[in-house]
Amino acid sequence: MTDPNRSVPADASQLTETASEQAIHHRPGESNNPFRQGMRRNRAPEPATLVIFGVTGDLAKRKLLPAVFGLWQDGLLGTAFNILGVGRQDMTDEQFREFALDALRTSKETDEIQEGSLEKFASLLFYTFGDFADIGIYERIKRELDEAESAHGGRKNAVFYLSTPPSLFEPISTGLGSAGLADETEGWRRLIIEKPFGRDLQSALDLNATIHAHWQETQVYRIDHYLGKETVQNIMAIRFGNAIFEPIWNRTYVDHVQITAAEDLGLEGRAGYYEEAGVVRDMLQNHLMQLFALTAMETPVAFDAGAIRDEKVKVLRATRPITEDAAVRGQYAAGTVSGEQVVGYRDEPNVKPGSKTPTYVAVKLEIDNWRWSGVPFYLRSGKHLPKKVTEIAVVFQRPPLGLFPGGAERNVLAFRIQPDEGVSLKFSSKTPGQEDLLREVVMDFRYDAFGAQLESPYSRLLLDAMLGDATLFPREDEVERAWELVAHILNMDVEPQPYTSGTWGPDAADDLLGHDRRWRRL
Ligand SMILES: NC(=O)C1=CN([C@@H]2O[C@H](COP(=O)(O)OP(=O)(O)OC[C@H]3O[C@@H](n4cnc5c(N)ncnc54)[C@H](OP(=O)(O)O)[C@@H]3O)[C@@H](O)[C@H]2O)C=CC1
Ligand SMILES: O=C1O[C@H](COP(=O)(O)O)[C@@H](O)[C@H](O)[C@H]1O
Repeated sequence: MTDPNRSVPADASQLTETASEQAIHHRPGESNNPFRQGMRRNRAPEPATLVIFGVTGDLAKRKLLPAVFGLWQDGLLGTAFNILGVGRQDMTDEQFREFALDALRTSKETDEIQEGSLEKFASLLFYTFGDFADIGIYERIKRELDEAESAHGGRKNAVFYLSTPPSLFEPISTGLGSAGLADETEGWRRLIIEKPFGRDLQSALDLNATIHAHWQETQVYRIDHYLGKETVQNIMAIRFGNAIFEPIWNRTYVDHVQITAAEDLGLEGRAGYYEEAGVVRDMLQNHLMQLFALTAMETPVAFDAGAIRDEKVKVLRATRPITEDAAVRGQYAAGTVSGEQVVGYRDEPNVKPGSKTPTYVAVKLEIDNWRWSGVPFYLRSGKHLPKKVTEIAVVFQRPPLGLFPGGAERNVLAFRIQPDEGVSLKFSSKTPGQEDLLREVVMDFRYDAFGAQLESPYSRLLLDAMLGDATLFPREDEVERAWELVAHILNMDVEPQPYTSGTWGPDAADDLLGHDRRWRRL
């Protein structure tokens, strides 16, 4: 609750002073991390308050607080900034600060902590709590923004991050709107919404309609953390920043495309959520569809949010909804992953006996446009597969004639999204010696060549939202179209095919590719 005695920095100069005392010697808005500095040289957000709903939750503790801390420690959050945590647990500001510092000390995502910076960061943290369905909590948030106003140069800019169960997205966005907190007269107001955005097309349409009762689409930032991954952004950079790829990025040269998001992990204690979601809602409708759209879209007329999102939605519209015979759904059985015995999905705690929730999906997408007609895109994702790897592979056609012994293999351009981020090109080369034998070789670019640690996706996306850049956030029509594409396979009342944990999924997924194509061995 608001504590009238607590110390909110009085004005922007006081905050700047606080920042200058930091052990890190740079001005706010300038990074001491050369890689990030290069990316952000001219970008610093205006003074603002970041309001995190659900701040005591898993996502906030493991990812969001470390992401904000990293941005702040790098001096990327401008001259005046504070965080208001919102939850249902009764805590004072002091207790919340302890909670947040503990989260930062324990999360694997926290950047190296510089001396004294945790204590300085703590002074920017405040907390309020209550029932999210009660108008009282929004009135308290308003008062918090009023209190921060003088420190924020007379502005009441705010980003509201909904890191709560999806059932609370509607009440919170409506509560904020009804309290006048979507009104931008006294400062900009933005709403970041976590995934999943709806559970099918109708619920996404309903959620969009509820949100738009108070919020303009330009104020809404639907987060898909895959779009914040450095290597995902590199798909556009490579496609549109080089002359050599675009001419061959079409049905004349490409045989097919494979997009894989494999995880070795299982449920990680999220059975309650996963039982309702399954892999189609958890990964396919959002992360994989976004990777697909970025790979298949046409060249945007500009590098901005409107133009890029227009192209993404165009290609999603040109894509045929997935039919049941173009999809394979699986569920992991007991097995061994990374040397450890694991139980089958149905034996996981809190999973319903006989559950039909799929933990693996593979689909074939077909696009009815001039660029891609006849070129299948195969997408797959699953839990308890042999390893964690996300990759987009553009597989080119075989050479028309096999002149050399050793075969006529397909060239592959592969974007390694994670881990070992990079891009590789596979092609055939003559082996040394008298015989003109061909062998496949790989030209490999690795991101670590830049000599910098990659930024967390949440850092990137949070900063973009604070800067008002929606390029990396899916627009309402994209999300709705993605739900349309998966509609047939969302609620199939059929048994998913069992696969042994630690293998690459059900055998039927191989059949999806036909006799002349194979899933890549990763
Ligand atoms: N965790 C993850 O790795 C990922 C999460 N997400 C999404 O992020 C969002 C948050 O997920 P996560 O942090 O895991 O969820 P948690 O369940 O761990 O936390 C949710 C937060 O919401 C609060 N909360 C829950 N129910 C209520 C209620 N009825 N009234 C008020 N507050 C409530 C919780 O409070 P309390 O602490 O008191 O229970 C907690 O602060 C979800 O939409 C999820 O789908 C997306 C990608 C990954
Ligand atoms: O959104 C989600 O993503 C994670 C995988 O994300 P990554 O960045 O680790 O690849 C997945 O484990 C989780 O089930 C899903 O909700």
